Amino acid sequence: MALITRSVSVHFGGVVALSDVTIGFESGVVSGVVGPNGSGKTTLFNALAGFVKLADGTVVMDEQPLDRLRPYQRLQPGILARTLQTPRSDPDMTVRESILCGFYGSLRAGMLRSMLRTPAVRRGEAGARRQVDDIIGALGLGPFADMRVGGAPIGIVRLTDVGRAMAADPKYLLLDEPAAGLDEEERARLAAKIVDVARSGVGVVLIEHNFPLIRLVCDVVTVLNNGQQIAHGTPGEVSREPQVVDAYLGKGTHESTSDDS
Ligand SMILES: Nc1ncnc2c1ncn2[C@@H]1O[C@H](COP(=O)(O)OP(=O)(O)OP(=O)(O)O)[C@@H](O)[C@H]1O
Repeated sequence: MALITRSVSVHFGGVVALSDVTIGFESGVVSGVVGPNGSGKTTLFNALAGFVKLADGTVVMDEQPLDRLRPYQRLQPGILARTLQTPRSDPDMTVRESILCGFYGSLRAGMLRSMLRTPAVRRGEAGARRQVDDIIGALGLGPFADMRVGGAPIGIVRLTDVGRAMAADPKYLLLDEPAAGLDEEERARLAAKIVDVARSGVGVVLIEHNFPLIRLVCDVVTVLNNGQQIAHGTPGEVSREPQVVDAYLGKGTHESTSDDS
C-alpha cells in the first residue's frame, strides 16, 4: 500500500514548483522529504492533499487515483491527515480540545443520536477521550493539556497540531516541519511517536530541515531541488550523494556523514 505521485508537475505561472516527480510513500514507513527553501516540498504535500492543480501527472492512494477528490474528501479521518508549516489551531481551545477535534469526523453520529446521547455515542466519545490521553502522554503534553492553544509556547502548539492529525487515525500522515521550534526533549518524544505511528501501519511523510532528526526517524528520504527529485534512498545513502551535499547539506559535510549507513 502506498501514496504515490506519478510524474507530477505543478506550475505557478512561470514558476515550475514540481517537475515530473514520481515518489511512493509506503504504509508502515517513515519517509522524509528534504531540500533547500523553495525546492517544492510544501507544494508536494499540497499536490497529495489536492490543494494545487496538477499541470501533469496523477496522485494515487492504495491503487486508487485521487484526482477527482477535493481536499476535504482526501483529508478525512481514516484517510489522509496533514499538519501545516504554520499551525492553525483555534487559539481559544485547550490543547486537549484541539486534539479531540481530530476525532471529529470519526465521531459523527448524526444529529438525533448525538442529541439523545445514545450509548453508542457515549462509547465513541469515551474511546476518543482515552486515545486523546494516550496521544497527550506520548507527546509529553500532559502539563499543557488544559492550557489555551493561544497562550502556549510554539513547540506545544506544533505538537498539539501533530496530535490532532494523529487523532484522525489516518492511513497516511503528512507532517510539514513538525519539529521546528521544539526543544531537544520535545523533539525526542515527537521522534519516538512518529516511529510508533509508522510501525502501527501508517505511512508517515515528514518534511524536515533537521537532518539529524531525519536520520533518527526516516527509513527513506527523497531530496528535492528546484522542483526535481535529485536523490532517494536511506538517510545514509542520500547524505553521501555529492549532488545532495552540494544542493542541500552544504559542502564540508562529506566527512561528517561518511560513517552513516
Ligand atoms: N501559491 C503560490 N504561488 C506562486 N508561487 C508559489 C506558490 N506556492 C509555492 N510557490 C513557489 O513554488 C516553489 C516551491 O515552493 P514550496 O513552498 O513548495 O517550497 P518548499 O521547499 O516547501 O520551501 P520552504 O522550505 O521554504 O517551505 C517556490 O519557488 C515558491 O516560491
